[in-house]
Amino acid sequence: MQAQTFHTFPAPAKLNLTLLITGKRSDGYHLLDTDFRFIDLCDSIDIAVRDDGVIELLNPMPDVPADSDLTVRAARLLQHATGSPLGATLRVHKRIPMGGGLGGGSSDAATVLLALNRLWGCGLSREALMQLGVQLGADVPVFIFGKNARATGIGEQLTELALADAWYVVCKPPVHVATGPVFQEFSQRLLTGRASFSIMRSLSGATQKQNDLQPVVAEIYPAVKQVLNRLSEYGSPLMTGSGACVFLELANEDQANKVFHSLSGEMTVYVAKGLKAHPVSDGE
Ligand SMILES: C[C@@](CO)(OP(=O)(O)O)[C@H](O)COP(=O)(O)OP(=O)(O)OC[C@H]1O[C@@H](n2ccc(N)nc2=O)[C@H](O)[C@@H]1O
Ligand SMILES: Nc1ncnc2c1ncn2[C@@H]1O[C@H](COP(=O)(O)OP(=O)(O)O)[C@@H](O)[C@H]1O
Repeated sequence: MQAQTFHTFPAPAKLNLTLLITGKRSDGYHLLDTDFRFIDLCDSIDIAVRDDGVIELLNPMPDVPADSDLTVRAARLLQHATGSPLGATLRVHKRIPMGGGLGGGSSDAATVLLALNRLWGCGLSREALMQLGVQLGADVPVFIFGKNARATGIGEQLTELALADAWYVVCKPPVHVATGPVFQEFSQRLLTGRASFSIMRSLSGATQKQNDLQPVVAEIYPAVKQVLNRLSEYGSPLMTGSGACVFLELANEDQANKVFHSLSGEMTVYVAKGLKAHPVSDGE
């Protein structure tokens, strides 16, 4: 086989700067009102086009079979939707911790959709790619949208959000949180009055940040509560998405580095800059 030419594309993590749950759809998905911010903690994906139509992942992760990997699923979905006869060889360099509420898998999928749309010459619009992406996960559309955004619906109704420069310390408690069961537990709590929809807060446009999934996760996973407590020594931390990661926003890089250094001996911690936009543009 001919030597393959690889192109490398970044896939940034996201933070949910605030996350309100405002209702539930008939299919069980919860309606959200959430602010997404991209950060410069990134996976990267090497992609080479091949002409035999095969989608191959060179380095599957130990606990995710290649066929289940969101990069492979994204490539196959685009192939199916466009009828492209081309294939791709993929290599994923993971840096974003998995199951952390940082959207790494969704971001990898979005980057593959954006990159292959270009490399295969499919010519799908950003909107069409977003509609494909949501089939892979509720978080995929925002990464294709490409701008920091306020999201409603299940994350697919997006409005651009202008955000000031900021730095983040992101801590990863030593637990893996599965998104589905956390939403299920939130729903259970609605029945017993231990949780409620944040409709009024959403409608009023209140600026105070909160994550409606945080009380659920902090109770089920004491390690998350411990990290929240530790970070609150430096400011007002919040969990991102369905957890487990917890972050603190700092006004400048020096402050972020100071907090990072004081925590780095105790736990897995990252320092990241907030991005103005997604680092992959689709050429539009
Ligand atoms: C909570 C959020 C916030 O950004 O982020 P993460 O913590 O996963 O990163 C997202 O809405 C997650 O999106 P994503 O991780 O793509 O979730 P999906 O794979 O679509 O959904 C996994 C499961 O979570 C539940 N789910 C997910 C999203 C949603 N709005 N309502 C839900 O009830 C459903 O049971 C679904 O089967
Ligand atoms: N390329 C990928 N990167 C990360 N996770 C993946 C990938 N493909 C499939 N997954 C699966 O998706 C799950 C959620 O991953 P991820 O998006 O990183 O976390 P979260 O939804 O908490 O933000 C993982 O636990 C893993 O089983």
